[in-house]
Amino acid sequence: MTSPQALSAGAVTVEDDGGLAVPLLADGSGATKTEEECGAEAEGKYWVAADEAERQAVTDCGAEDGRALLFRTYKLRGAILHPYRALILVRLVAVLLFFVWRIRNSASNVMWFWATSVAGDAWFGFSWLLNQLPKFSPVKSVPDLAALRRHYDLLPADDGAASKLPGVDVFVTTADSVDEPVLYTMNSILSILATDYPADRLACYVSDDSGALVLYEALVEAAKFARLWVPFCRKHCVEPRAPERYFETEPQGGRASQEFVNDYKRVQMEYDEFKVRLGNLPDTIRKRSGTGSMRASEGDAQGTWMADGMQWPGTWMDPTEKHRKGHHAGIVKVVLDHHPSRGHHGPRAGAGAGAENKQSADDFGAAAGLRLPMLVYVSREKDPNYDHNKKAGALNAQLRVSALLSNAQFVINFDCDHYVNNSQALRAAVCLMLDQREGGDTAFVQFPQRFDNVDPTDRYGNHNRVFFDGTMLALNGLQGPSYLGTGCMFRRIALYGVDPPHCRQQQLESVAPEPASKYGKSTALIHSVSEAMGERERLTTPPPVPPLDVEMVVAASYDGGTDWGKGVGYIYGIATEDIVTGFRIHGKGWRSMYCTMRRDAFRGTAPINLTERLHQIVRWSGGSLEMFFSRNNPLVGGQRLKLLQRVSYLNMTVYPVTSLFILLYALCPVMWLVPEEVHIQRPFTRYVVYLLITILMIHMIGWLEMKWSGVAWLDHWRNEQFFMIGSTSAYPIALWHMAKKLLTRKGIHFRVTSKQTTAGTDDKFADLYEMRWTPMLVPTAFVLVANVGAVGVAMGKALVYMGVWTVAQKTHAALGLLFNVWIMLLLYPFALAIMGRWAKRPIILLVLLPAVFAVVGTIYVALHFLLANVIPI
Ligand SMILES: O=c1ccn([C@@H]2O[C@H](COP(=O)(O)OP(=O)(O)O[C@H]3O[C@H](CO)[C@@H](O)[C@H](O)[C@H]3O)[C@@H](O)[C@H]2O)c(=O)[nH]1
Ligand SMILES: [Mn+2]
Repeated sequence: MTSPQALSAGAVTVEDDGGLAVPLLADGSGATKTEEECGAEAEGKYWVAADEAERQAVTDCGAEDGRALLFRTYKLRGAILHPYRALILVRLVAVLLFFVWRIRNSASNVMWFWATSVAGDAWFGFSWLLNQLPKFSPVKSVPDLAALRRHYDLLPADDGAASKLPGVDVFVTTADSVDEPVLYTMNSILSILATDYPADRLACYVSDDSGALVLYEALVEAAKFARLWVPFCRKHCVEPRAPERYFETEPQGGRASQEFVNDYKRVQMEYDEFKVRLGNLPDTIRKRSGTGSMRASEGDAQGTWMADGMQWPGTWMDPTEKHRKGHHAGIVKVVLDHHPSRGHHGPRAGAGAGAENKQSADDFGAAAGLRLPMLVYVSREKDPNYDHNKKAGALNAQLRVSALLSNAQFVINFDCDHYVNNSQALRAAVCLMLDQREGGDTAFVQFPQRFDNVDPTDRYGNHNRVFFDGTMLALNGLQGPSYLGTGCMFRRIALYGVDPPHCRQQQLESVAPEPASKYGKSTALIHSVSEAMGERERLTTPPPVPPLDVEMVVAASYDGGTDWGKGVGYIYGIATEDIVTGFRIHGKGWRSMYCTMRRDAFRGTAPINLTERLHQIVRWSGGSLEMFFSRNNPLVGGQRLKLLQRVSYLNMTVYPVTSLFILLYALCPVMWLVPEEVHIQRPFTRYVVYLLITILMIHMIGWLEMKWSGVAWLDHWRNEQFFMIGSTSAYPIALWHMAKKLLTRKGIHFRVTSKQTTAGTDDKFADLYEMRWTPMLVPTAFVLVANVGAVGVAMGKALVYMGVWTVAQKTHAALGLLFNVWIMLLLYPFALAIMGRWAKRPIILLVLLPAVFAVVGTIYVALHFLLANVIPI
């Protein structure tokens, strides 16, 4: 990844009109390129600039009034767009004709089967349309970082105060300090602290739903290490700024300057020590708490103590009433503050003990006067009597605390396992938000999710490229991508439930103060909301925040009787807060933007273990169905949704239904066991040929999509495979949960995705070979066994009847077999999963499968003759 050659080159800065030091982005090849040059790259073979006229207009009227054009727009070239659209229409006609033909030729031996399959075909056609139509006019938006720099950075960016950039509050959520390793979370935080954004405009809020002291103390350690790490990153323009990833690649000699090599070694050493300290934290805390003098009182559970001798208000290592996960006080602690003059006192809103945000003797010369962004630890109060609303509840608590402490115009949230991979990413999002065209109406900017830990062939389709690079890019040409849970920058007021500028009746500032029933009873919060509505820069140091308000807004009871989670903030009552939150905002008439960068903006980890991955899919698809059966149903909700955007939301909420029909089809091979020939539809050969044509057309359209989205064949294929696996396991389970919920009103459980099941092993992909059986895997296994068995039976049958069968019968058998093989290919990743470690040599299957076919075939033949002898026909 990053080599010193790249780094030394990266350390070179260029002068642009403002005489600014512009960090260049280094890539693996050692060549450097500014992100803005990528605009030209975006153009290429399939894309063409779509905003020439707008640009010309701006130049003509010399509009350099601060309302700049901060991104470029690209649309698909006619040469690909027209065939693409034509093919979609042709397929639509073909599907309709096929359907009409099936109805007219309602000849089958099993009529219920025929009727179900016609219903299935109708559903396939309909859901294909829902998926396809919103892709009619994809648009790419490429941020113009140089323009942002020209308009917003007046003086050298290092001295943050001189910049006009808007404030950004960053939220990181974590829920478990074991399942979500503290080291990953700290890496995420370090990458945020080191991002290229003025320190006094940036604040990072870490929400810890486990209320663990380990996490707080880890933050204090991270803040100390940041005093070295941040200036190092800035001085040498390193990427990525998450140290674990950065140090993964050993530096090689070459052109690297001696200075760089020295700095590198020093920082690496300090990082190793930082990691050791992190690792020791649980022990340190346990020892500290174990000393007799610090016992809460005789006979009581052993309390957990902070370094400053105070008792930790969160969960204890030795959990007890009011000090356990799910039941503890709310905690807000400022670890780093960029307003040192402001006091944070009070019982739980105290300044962090360990780190101070001031210039340290450790600074690199180049970064004298270093300022770090604000860093705040938040653990909302947990009380078993209140629903804490999972991740959405945590995000809303962060939204409120940040409103009181920094109240930035924009907020961006990350899962604790995602880090900033491109230090320019926040600026890129800001470009899209501040642009004079639709900037003001843009509620959020979503980045694609990218993952580090996925196995090279992406066995379980974790990269989801078809979705991230195709579907989302296409939505960018409508009202915008949906909110995907992480790596998404919001305009704060859009989360507060207000209308976008073009739909507002009156100026926001002239609106009467909101009643407490909307934002809750904290007056400081309500005040901050009206301040935010102005979207003007706050130039003075904010006044000290009343500690009582801070405590109030993280209370478990705060949401009760307010609009939080309903029309304000992230939406509650659903397993997937993301889609529905985005839906509500789009429904108000806001738009969103999709931002892909040449160097991935953010990266994270994905579950590469099949069981874990399927649990995730159950949550997503279950959440989708929940949305369908709620008042946020895309057919009725969201007044200002554009038509195709609505279609796309409808698709996102009903797609799991498809699995019922897929499951039915996938079980068809059992028909080989039936003595007579069963035909879903007659004439069978014609039916299969028509079917093949419609399937082939899907892939032709897919091929054109791959062209414009840059998705590879393997990604496309993995997408197909995983849809099949999901359709025989996770999706039917989600449907089942939904049916249960409709009857019992109990929602789908948010099971935090485990990020380390096989930590500590040398094999980076060890998790891939771990597999825990769950009931949901049974149908998939059954389908696989049925298909393998069916091929064996088919072979046996062929042997027995070869001489008797007519040509038509032989054709039918061959076509049936083709279908079996297709299903087996689609289930191949599942077969590897159940092989466990044996899957390291998939070649085994080449021996195993034919052997099974032969055995089953032989058994069939043997049985046939045996039975024929016993019951002579
Ligand atoms: O009560 C909870 C539960 C979860 N989380 C956090 O939510 C995030 C996502 O949870 P995870 O288990 O990692 O879910 P994934 O399946 O990996 O997440 C995907 O799916 C989620 C929706 O289901 C989205 O919110 C995520 O952004 C998206 O990455 C993590 O940071 C958790 O710490 C909390 O803070 N509190
Ligand atoms: Mn995750």
